[in-house]
Amino acid sequence: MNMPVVDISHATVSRNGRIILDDVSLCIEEHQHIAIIGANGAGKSTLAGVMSMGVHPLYRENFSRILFGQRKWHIHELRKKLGIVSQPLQTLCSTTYTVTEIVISGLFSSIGLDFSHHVTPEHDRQAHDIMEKFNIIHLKDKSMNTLSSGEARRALIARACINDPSLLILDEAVTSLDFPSRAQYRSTLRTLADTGKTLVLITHELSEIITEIERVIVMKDGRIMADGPKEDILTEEILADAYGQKVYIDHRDGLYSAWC
Ligand SMILES: Nc1ncnc2c1ncn2[C@@H]1O[C@H](COP(=O)(O)OP(=O)(O)OP(=O)(O)O)[C@@H](O)[C@H]1O
Repeated sequence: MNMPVVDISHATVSRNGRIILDDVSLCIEEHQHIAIIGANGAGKSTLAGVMSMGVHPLYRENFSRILFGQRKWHIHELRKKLGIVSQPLQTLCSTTYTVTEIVISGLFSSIGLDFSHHVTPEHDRQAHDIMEKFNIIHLKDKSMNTLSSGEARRALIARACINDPSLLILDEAVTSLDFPSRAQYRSTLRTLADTGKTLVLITHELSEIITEIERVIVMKDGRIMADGPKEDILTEEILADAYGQKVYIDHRDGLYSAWC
C-alpha cells in the first residue's frame, strides 16, 4: 500500500443548521487517481474543501484529517503539496491579470501580483516552463478575463502545478467545455497522471474520467454512497440511484459517457 495523501475520518459539515457533509471518511493513497461524481448539491465541493483545508468540519471526537501524514498545516505550505482548481477560483481569477501573472501568483498563494510580490527570474522561468508544458505559452500575455473556459482552466491548472504539488484536486463541476476542449483537457489530465501526481477529479462529465482513473466515488445527500473500481461503480443501477432517475451509460475505448 502506498502512503495515504488524504486520510479523513468522520467529517461532518453543517451550514445554516443543515448537514451538507455527513460523517464522511475517505482515504486516498499516493498515485491513486480518483473521480468524484454525484448530483448537484451532493457535497462534492464541500468534500474537496475538507480535503484542501478550505472547509473545516464540526469538531467531533472521532473526526480526523491527516494530509501527507500530518494533522496540522500552514496553508501556504500545504499549497506546495496540494493544488486545487475550482470554479470559484476560476471566477476569482477572471481578472485583467495576464496568464503569466496568474500562473506566477500560484507561487505566492495569491491571485495575481502586486508590489508586495518579489518576482525573480527563476519564477519567470518556472512560469514559462509550466505554460509550455500545458500548451498555453501562446496565451501568456493575454488577460485572464479574455480566455475561453477551456483556456482559463488550463491556466489555472498551470498555476496549481507551478508548485509541483503531488496531489491535485480538480473541482470542475460547473464549467462546460466543447468537444475539442474536452479532448485537450483529457490530454492535460493524462500529462498530470503520467508525471506522477495523484489526481482527484470532481466532475459531471463521465468522459473526463480518463483510463488512468481507476477509482470512482459517488456522493449523494452529503454521503459517499459508492466507492470502488470504476467498472463496478459506473453502472446504470448505481447512477440511477445517485441521480434519482434512469441513466444510460455508454463505454468506448476505456472512456464512459452517460445521459438521461
Ligand atoms: N457556504 C454555504 N452555505 C450554505 N449552504 C452551502 C454552502 N456551501 C454549500 N452549501 C450547500 O451544501 C450542499 C452541497 O454543496 P456542494 O457545493 O458541496 O455540492 P456539489 O456536489 O459540489 O454540487 P455541484 O455539483 O452543484 O457543484 C448544497 O445544497 C449547497 O447549496
